[in-house]
Amino acid sequence: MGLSYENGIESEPLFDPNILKALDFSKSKVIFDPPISVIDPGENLKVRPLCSGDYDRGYLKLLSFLTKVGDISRKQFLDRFHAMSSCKGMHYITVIEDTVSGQIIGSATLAVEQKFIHDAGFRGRLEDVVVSDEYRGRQLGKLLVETIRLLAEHVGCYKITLDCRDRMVKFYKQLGFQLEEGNSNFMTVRFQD
Ligand SMILES: CC(=O)SCCNC(=O)CCNC(=O)[C@H](O)C(C)(C)COP(=O)(O)OP(=O)(O)OC[C@H]1O[C@@H](n2cnc3c(N)ncnc32)[C@H](O)[C@@H]1OP(=O)(O)O
Repeated sequence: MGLSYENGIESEPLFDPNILKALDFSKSKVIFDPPISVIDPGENLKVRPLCSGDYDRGYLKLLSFLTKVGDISRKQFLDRFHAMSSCKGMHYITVIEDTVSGQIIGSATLAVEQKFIHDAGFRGRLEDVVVSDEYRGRQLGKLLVETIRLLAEHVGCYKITLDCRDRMVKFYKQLGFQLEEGNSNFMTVRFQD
């Protein structure tokens, strides 16, 4: 997984792109109509790992559709990127690039937590699912979530969980996530807004 350059922008992937290509969408119970997948997400679109050059491809602006991002410098971005990439198998930020504009228009994250329980297993968390305004309604949110679900299974997680606003429950239910009876509370202590 070496460093490469695209249009002069350094482009190191956060994780091995072959892992995404290996995902078996034939196992998926989610229906895509028309059919799309990681290999073929639609015209001029590409699903791939986050790359170090994505600072210059609007990745942080995309995240601002999700929540407050702050004024992140290139150095801060690269320091965090390299901290994540050095923890192999823990951070799978998967993005969709519009190959014509060169902008990142969708993203979702699989964060893997190492446990002692479940035979020293791995728990997956689905985080930061977002599609840029003008690309919504094209099944890309669905594709990102299903990609992360298959990825979590592929890397050996015993389960994948998420937390979301009440109004998003319907979206995730149709993608196979369940509210477990007696076990659907999400609790928080906020140290910062
Ligand atoms: C774990 C977390 O990250 S929670 C945070 C979720 N992200 C956000 O709230 C950020 C702002 N929102 C977004 O970025 C987008 O609206 C997303 C990611 C939620 C959806 O992206 P899209 O690409 O528009 O979704 P997509 O086209 O795949 O929609 C799939 C289906 O979900 C439905 N859907 C889309 N958004 C929503 C929603 N907010 N609530 C309920 N259903 C929804 C669509 O109608 C569609 O239904 P259909 O298959 O019956 O036609």
